[in-house]
Parts: sequence; C-alpha cells; structure tokens
Amino acid sequence: MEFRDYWRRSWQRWPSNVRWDNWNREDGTNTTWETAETINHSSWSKPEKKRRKHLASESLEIDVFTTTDIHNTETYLRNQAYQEKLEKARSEPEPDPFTEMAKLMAKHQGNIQPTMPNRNPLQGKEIALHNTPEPLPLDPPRAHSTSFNTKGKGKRPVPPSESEASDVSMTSVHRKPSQRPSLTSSAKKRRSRIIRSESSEDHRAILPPTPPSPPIRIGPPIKTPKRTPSIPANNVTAAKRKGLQQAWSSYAAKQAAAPIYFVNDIDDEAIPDLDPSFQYLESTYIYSPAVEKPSDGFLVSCSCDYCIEARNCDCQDGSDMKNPQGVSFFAYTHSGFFAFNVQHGIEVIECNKVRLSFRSSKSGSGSMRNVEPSDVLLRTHCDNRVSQRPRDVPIEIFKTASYGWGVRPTVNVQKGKVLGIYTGLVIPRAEAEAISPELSGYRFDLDGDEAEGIEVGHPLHSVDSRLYGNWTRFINYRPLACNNLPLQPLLLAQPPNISRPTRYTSTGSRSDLSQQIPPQSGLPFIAFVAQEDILARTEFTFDYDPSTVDKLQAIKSEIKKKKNTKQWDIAFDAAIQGAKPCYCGSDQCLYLNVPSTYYYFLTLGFILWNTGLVDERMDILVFLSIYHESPSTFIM
Ligand SMILES: C[S@@+](CC[C@H](N)C(=O)[O-])C[C@H]1O[C@@H](n2cnc3c(N)ncnc32)[C@H](O)[C@@H]1O
Repeated sequence: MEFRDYWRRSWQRWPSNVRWDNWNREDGTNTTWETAETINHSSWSKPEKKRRKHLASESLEIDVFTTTDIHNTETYLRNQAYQEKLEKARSEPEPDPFTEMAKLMAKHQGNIQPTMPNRNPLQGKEIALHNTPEPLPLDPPRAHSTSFNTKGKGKRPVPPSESEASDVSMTSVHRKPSQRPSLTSSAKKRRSRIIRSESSEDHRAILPPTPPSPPIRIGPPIKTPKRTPSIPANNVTAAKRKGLQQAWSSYAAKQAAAPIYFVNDIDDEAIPDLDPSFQYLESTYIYSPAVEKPSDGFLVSCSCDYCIEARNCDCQDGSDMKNPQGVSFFAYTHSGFFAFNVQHGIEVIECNKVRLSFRSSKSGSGSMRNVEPSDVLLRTHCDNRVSQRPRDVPIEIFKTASYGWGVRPTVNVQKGKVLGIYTGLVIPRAEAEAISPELSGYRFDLDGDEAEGIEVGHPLHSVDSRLYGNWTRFINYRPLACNNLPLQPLLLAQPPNISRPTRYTSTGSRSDLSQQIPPQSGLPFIAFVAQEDILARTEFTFDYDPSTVDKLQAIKSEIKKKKNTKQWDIAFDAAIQGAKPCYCGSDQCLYLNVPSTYYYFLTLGFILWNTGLVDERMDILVFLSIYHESPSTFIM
C-alpha cells in the first residue's frame, strides 16, 4: 500500500469531532464523535460478490423444514391412549382408600414401603408399593418440540397437565413393577417401538419417540425472543391470574388440549376484562335459543377405515374441493398441515365420527342417511379430521403495550399448523347486528362470504365471544395491506401471520356427535391456520377482513377517476375525529371502530352518493363496510 493510501485509510478510521450548534448535554458539552469505519462494499472482489449472490439465492431455494408432523401424530396417539386409560379406569372398581393412603405415605416418607393386601380383584396377590413406580410405556413425557429447533438442544418437554399427571400415578401404582397391564393394539405398537429401543439402547426406553431429523437452515440463525421478566405481581393479582390460568387450562385439558397461560409484563392488570359469567369453550359452540341447531342426522358419513384419499371418501362427494377433472382432494397434507389449496369462500368438509357399517354401505344406501347409533364407530386413521384434533400449541395470553391483551404461542409454530377454533355463542345475524359497534369486536359472521350478495338457503348467523369463548377472542388485528387514508397508495404493513378464518370446517372438533355440523348448514366452525413459520412468543395476528385491500383499491381508483375529492376531504376530516390509531405497524392506518366514526362514514357515504362519486348504492354500502371491522354488518 502506498503511503498516501495508508494515510488516507488511517485518517478515515480516525474519529472526527462534531460540534452541535443547538444542542448540548447537561454538563454543557456539545461534542459527538463520528468514525468512517463502515464496511466499504464496493471493495468486494468479483469472485466474492459472485459467491455471496450464489449463497443468497441458494438459501431461498432450500426447503427448510421437514414434513413429519410430530405434533399431530403425537397428540392423536396420546389422546387415543388417554381415552383407553380413562375407559379402563372407569371399568375398574373405585380405588381403595387404604391403598391411596399408603400410596401417599410412601410418597412422602422416603423409603417406607408398606405392603398392603391388594383389594383389586384384577391383580390377585399382594403387591408392594414403591416410591418411584415404573413409568408406563404409554406415557412418555409430552414434548412440545418443533422443527425450528435445529440441534434439538434446549428442547424442554412441557410438563404434563395436572389431570394427566394424576392419571399417570393412578394407573401405575396398583401393580408390581414386573406386571404389565394388557395393552390395546395401539398401545402395543408403541410398546414394541419402545422395546426395540430398550434392547438396542439403554436409557432411551422411557424417552419420547425420536424427533424427526433436524431442519437445515441456511442463513442467519433465528433467534427466539427472550422473555422480559414479569413485573412482580402482588399476591392478589398473582392469585387472580393463576386462578384464571388454572381454570382455562383445566377446561382445555378436558379436551386433551395444551395449557393456557396469562402474562403481563406491561402493567399490574391481573387478567383481561371478562364478564364474571364468562365460560371457556375450547372447541365447541353454545347455541342461543333463537338458533335452530343443525340435526346430526344429516351428517355425511363415509365407509373408509383409513381416510387417506379424498376420492375414496364418500363424505367428500358434496365438497367443492375438486380438481378440474372433478376429483376430490383434502385440505391437509398427510402430516396434518393445512395445504393452502382451498379457494376463498370454499368450505372444507372434514370427516366426522360417523362411519357407515359395511352392511349398510354394501346395501347401497348411499352416503347421506340418518345416523343410527350402531353406525358410530371409531375410525382407525383419518387424514381429514385435523381441526378436530386437540390443540397441542400452548398459548400465552399477554398484555400488549398498546391494544389490550393479545395472543402468542409458547413454542415455534410451523406454517400450515391448524391452531384452534373460534368458539362462542351462536346467535342469529339480526341479533348480532343489534350489538353496539364497540362490543362487536368479539363477533364473527359465520357465513361472511355467502353474505356478500350470494343467495343463501339458510338463515345467517354470527358467533359472539363476549360471554363464551376461548383464547382466539384475544387475537388482534393486522391488515394485509394498510392505509385507509384517501388517495394515498396502499402501504404494505408487516403482514399478519395467521390466516383469516375462511377455512370453514363443517364437522365439529369433539368426538361428541352433537358437536358435528353437517356441511352447508351455515354453521361451520372457523379454524385458524399459521400462514407462515411463527417463532415462539411472536404475537398471532390476522386480518379481520382481507378483502378490504381490493375494495380500497377499487374505491380509490374510482375516486381518482372522478377527480372530485372536495367532499371526500371534508367528510374524511370529520370521520377521523374519534378514530384510534391502528397498531398494525403502519403509521398511516386508523382503527375506525367507534360509533361516531360509523355515523360519520354513513354521512360520507351519502355525500359521495349524492355527488356521484360512487355510482350505485351497493358500492356505498361496501365502501362503508370497509371501515368497520365487521364488514358484513352493513352489506344488505
Ligand atoms: C378481538 S378483540 C382482540 C383482543 C383485545 N385486544 C382485548 O384485549 O380484548 C378486538 C379488539 O382489540 C382492539 N384491537 C385489535 N387489533 C387492533 C389494532 N390493530 N389496532 C387497534 N386496536 C386493535 C380493538 O379494540 C378491537 O375491538
């Protein structure tokens, strides 16, 4: 390097002294330092540039995730095992109080191992009680691992819920270590897997099944955001929060669903503001007396044992999910992820619990028929009952800095994961429209797509989650594209990460037949799906009405064409009085959800109509609706 170059480079690295005219620190100094030590990108050599370009394009082309669905398969098997155990426990005599007492003593008094006469007729002789009963092969620790975790390090199995824990101890304490209960076929399969690992490798016998191969990730590692420590809550606050957490988690556990936590790192509000009578519903609806519940007698049943091909599934005959050749396909991959192959507005028809017996299917009685109790058999396997599986993503309801409480998962979530169902009280649409706009933020129209001008053959309904509902009622709004100020280009805000719930499933999420809804009855379930890979503790957001983008575009271009924006400006100025900022990430967005805004916009609509800015009444109504979070309210 020449001396001149050396001198120039040293000089560039040398910090220069900047003095500010209109600013100084408290101590009177007004100097800051500036260095020229930035990387000079232009100095990269050609091969270096080429290599970086290659690496960058390669990282986009590599499939990052494995496709094995460990969540659903595990939960499904686990749920089956749980049901089997429950049935077994029910069929067994009541536990003997003396045995229970001895069990507790053994637990709390170290090595004391009392022997008791066994009163369980199934087990015969005397048994010894041990402090550490051998774990059942049916109960591996529950691992909420995800495919984001590249090394499998730091993966912590989530402890089993209380009901699960007590269930395990109940079943394992009544027998000698050497004795094993007879296993059902699914348990036997699991058992054989475990025995194989016992013989090949030592201690892995009681560990959960090996997770799928770790994903390959090129590019910067994904950092899981660290949790800020909770603000220490006083005793009353802590007790309130814990109480609600336990109540909701135990309701969820009854449906074999993962726990729900409440966290507030922002202020000292103990829990969200819920009606005192609020009732948690993990995956079912409650119907208002004014709603006629669909008859489960019209459930469409199919005769397959293994539902893996939609074209073999009778219940898919009525589905609109068909390729151009008319062949049906499922909305899910074999590993239980949403396949994003459903057109907007099409109802996904999931299989239900009903399976026709061979006799009736052979006699050609068709797939649509009244269900006899004898027809209700358990399917062996079904790829098409995904939203009905118990939720295995643990949920944290947390206080946000700006818009009340929000929702986030405590584990990484993979794209296509079906997260849960919007539950609540099903009410007729007319009743729903009487709810004031401030309270309508917890309401979903069940047939929003159909309501947009298409004739429907059934009454319209909404789900209201003010008095009944689950964690989904706390999901906040983020529009797909955002900027509702007039005559501005649409801005892309940070997109929402879970999809709008147009993915209607037509069967219920419980094994209980009364919760299975026949297709096209206008009372579908609304399921939420992860639209992208979501990191643990990233807020779930979705667009309450994604069609807003198209409507906005259309109206904006219409207004531009007419070039008469004076009335718009006047009315808009009036309208934004009272609107709240929207916390979607764009500073150009307003959250217009106050009654005054509604009336201002009504006025605005009529001004536009009268001035000919919008030609037809329908346009005005659509236009009005886009500024309201519950659009179909205004569409007639
Ligand atoms: C379905 S609730 C969501 C849960 C709510 N944050 C809570 O604490 O109960 C919808 C309400 O949350 C608020 N909200 C949701 N998304 C918002 C956003 N992007 N900007 C401002 N407020 C929002 C509005 O008050 C809206 O009526």
